Amino acid sequence: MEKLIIEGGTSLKGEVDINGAKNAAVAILPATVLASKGKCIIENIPDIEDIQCLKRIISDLGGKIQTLEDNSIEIDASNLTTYEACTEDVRKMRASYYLDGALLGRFKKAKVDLPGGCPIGVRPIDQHIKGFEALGAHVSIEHGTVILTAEKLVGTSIFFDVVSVGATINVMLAAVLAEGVTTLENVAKEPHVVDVANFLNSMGADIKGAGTDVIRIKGVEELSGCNYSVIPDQIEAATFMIAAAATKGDITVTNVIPKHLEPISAKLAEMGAEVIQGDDSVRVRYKGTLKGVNIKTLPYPGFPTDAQQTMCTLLSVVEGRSLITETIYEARHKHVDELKKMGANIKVEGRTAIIDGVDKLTGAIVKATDLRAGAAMVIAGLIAEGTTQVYNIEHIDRGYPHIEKKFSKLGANISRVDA
Ligand SMILES: CC(=O)N[C@H]1[C@@H](OP(=O)(O)OP(=O)(O)OC[C@H]2O[C@@H](n3ccc(=O)[nH]c3=O)[C@H](O)[C@@H]2O)O[C@H](CO)[C@@H](O)[C@@H]1O
Ligand SMILES: C=C(OP(=O)(O)O)C(=O)O
Repeated sequence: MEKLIIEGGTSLKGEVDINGAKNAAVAILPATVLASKGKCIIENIPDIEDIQCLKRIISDLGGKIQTLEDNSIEIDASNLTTYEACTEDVRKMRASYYLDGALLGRFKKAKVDLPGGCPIGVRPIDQHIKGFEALGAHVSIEHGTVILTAEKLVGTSIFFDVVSVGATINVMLAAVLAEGVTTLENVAKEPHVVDVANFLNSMGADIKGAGTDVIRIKGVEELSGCNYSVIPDQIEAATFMIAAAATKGDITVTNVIPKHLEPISAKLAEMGAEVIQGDDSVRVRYKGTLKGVNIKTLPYPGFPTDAQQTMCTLLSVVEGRSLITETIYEARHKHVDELKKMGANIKVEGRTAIIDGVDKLTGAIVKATDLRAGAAMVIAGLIAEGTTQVYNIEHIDRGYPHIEKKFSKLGANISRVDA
């Protein structure tokens, strides 16, 4: 077990290169199992624990994986030996559920253990199952394993009851090799949904409409390997943009798509930070007292739930009162208790955190209760007076590549040690 030790009080300055998007890459890797011929060469893969997990899972299925230079990998899934994924790795991470759709699409059968992921709410998969069943699969859950079988998959119309990133992508994965046309309505429009659709189209799929409310998928006979580069990580970029404002610093995030960052940029500007958009960069500069704002998390293009917790740390030290209403997950305010150990003045009522800005936070021993809560504690440590120790950083490693190295480069006093 490791922990992070942070000496707070430095204004962070400089440029930070943003990695490939976790939530796109963790869907694209499972999608490679749909390729019955050829190799997929995928660039801009983030060096995070969830990716290591997926590499092991795909190897266990019989896929051949080679790690290439410059964050690229090659996956040859043409000779998979099993459609069963029932290991600790599968149970540990969220995105392993994409193997349900991908293996069902490829083999018309799959056995995949239920996923893990951040403990931020109930996180059911009923909409995934509804989609698979509509395509003609029989689905049961036995002893913690999702069992899927189908004579054949046939395209149909599916209207999702809730807007779900996971269900949209998973049903898309199952439908690309189905007979006929599948129409998905009330779908998620996140940049990673579009990225996965683009990847599948590069493999030979026929998907139109990703990024809008309706996705239309014309089934094809087979998919093959391709070359692809994953989009930049919207949430990693948001974390550094928020850290710039929180540490009264000046950070430019590079290798980003500024359009994807607009919900974050708009809130930071509303608070009083300077936000300058470049072609593939965004600079955030502290230029004087920041004031409280209200945030409601919503599906894209609304404010992302994955950036809410880091924003909470920032709002804990700005002038006045802020409200953060979490509409996606019922239990995504666990970081608040940790922030309170550092002197924050926050009350949670139902799904809303009521934050009254304080003059300063003070260093304490805290834990990462989940991935983004961990990032929120790191930012808290960076602005606090004295030393902060962040425990349970395995959550952070699931989604941030070398978080301490990137912050160190910007001037932070942060190190990783054995706990
Ligand atoms: C690996 C990955 O990409 N994780 C992201 C993905 O999670 P994930 O795909 O799990 O999140 P969803 O978009 O599916 O969840 C959105 C909401 O729909 C509900 N729901 C979802 C599926 C379902 O079958 N039934 C149902 O009721 C969930 O409980 C939640 O309230 O999108 C979330 C919302 O942007 C992000 O916070 C996660 O970082
Ligand atoms: C909630 C997240 O991850 P996961 O869905 O993988 O648990 C996240 O990336 O913020």
